[in-house]
Amino acid sequence: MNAAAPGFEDAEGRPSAVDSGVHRFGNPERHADNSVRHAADGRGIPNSCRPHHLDAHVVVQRADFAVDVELNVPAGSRLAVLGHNGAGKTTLLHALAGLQPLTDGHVRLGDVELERPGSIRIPSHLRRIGLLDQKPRLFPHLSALRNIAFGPRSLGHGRHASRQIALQWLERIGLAHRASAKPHELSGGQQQRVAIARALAASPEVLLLDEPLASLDAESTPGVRRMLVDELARTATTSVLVTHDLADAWQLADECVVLSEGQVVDSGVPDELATAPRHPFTAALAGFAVVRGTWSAGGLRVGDNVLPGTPGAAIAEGADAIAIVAPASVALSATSGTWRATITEVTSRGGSVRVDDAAGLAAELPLDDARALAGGRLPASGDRLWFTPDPAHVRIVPA
Ligand SMILES: Nc1ncnc2c1ncn2[C@@H]1O[C@H](COP(=O)(O)OP(=O)(O)OP(=O)(O)O)[C@@H](O)[C@H]1O
Repeated sequence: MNAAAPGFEDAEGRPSAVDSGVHRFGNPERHADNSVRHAADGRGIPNSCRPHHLDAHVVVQRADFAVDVELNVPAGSRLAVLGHNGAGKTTLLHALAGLQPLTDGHVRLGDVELERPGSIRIPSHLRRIGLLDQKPRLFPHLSALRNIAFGPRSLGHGRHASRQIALQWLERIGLAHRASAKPHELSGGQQQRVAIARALAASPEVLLLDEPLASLDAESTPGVRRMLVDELARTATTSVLVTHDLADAWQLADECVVLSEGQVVDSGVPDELATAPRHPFTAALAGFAVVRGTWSAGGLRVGDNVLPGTPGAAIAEGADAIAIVAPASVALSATSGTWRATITEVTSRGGSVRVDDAAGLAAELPLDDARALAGGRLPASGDRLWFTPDPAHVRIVPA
């Protein structure tokens, strides 16, 4: 029998191997290498759909970039991976999924070793790991229902049972009335809901999510995020979420790691990272002001300005240091203060305004107070104002 095209069913009504945002669980006997035979005879791939503990040490060495990250995600728990552009987040997910070979280390799911360079490498389509990214990547020629039913069919459920499972998912995600719609007939938010349902209906032992909300508009994002929160909790799926947004991590993760240059530089529960970040990148993500300067006579010096504060660790006089400051703890005045600021950016959200100065210090204050400062108009880029930080809310760390 010839293999059917991706997303199509074969002559006996079984789904073919696919190339989609979700991992496919093809017929292992088609593959000839040793690791796959090991999987095919039932010893290599866990067959249950229970969530599994993910234990990995991912080392990927490229000519000009290296990732070296250890992860431990207990069964059913949710880890967020944060980091700047190019920090290595996608490389990490692809290594876990088997799309990027490890240079060293291991990936283990439950008690099954999926990869250890030199001895074992289970290919991506035989890992019970789902991968969902920014784009829904639904099969364009299949209805929403058949997209979702694809995973259960691949797992061996009959046509009727798979359809029933898919219908239940459509109910849950509020799209039962669009069961027969093709992807191009759905909005971006609806497509992403179907993609999430399709990924979870395939009962992955781990679900990897690479910025799954990034391509959605502001209106669709909260609904899809809510659905993801609910469904990850309901299915107790072990998950690893890559995001730039601490708000996503807050709702979608139990623990976070922050990557920079391929290494973990900060970690903790989302609440801890949002309120007491240790690394400047985490601080910036959480909305703190990050000021770089030199430690001098009990403060952080930047030009003529000095930011008083207490370092968390000993810093030598004259050494480079960084201050992490909560903008809401910084007073703003047109006439006097301790820090002469040149305004570079003014952002208004809700009822408050954040005013950033050229050195990175920022103040946040109610909209009306900000207007009162500048004779009825909001402060603007180029204004010269005074900041007065509260030293109790200035955290100074070595650079
Ligand atoms: N296939 C590849 N071959 C060579 N270099 C790559 C490849 N993929 C990514 N890189 C490089 O590896 C580094 C890490 O990239 P990666 O995509 O993992 O970062 P990221 O944290 O996901 O970034 P972003 O937030 O921008 O998506 C970057 O310098 C990137 O240019």
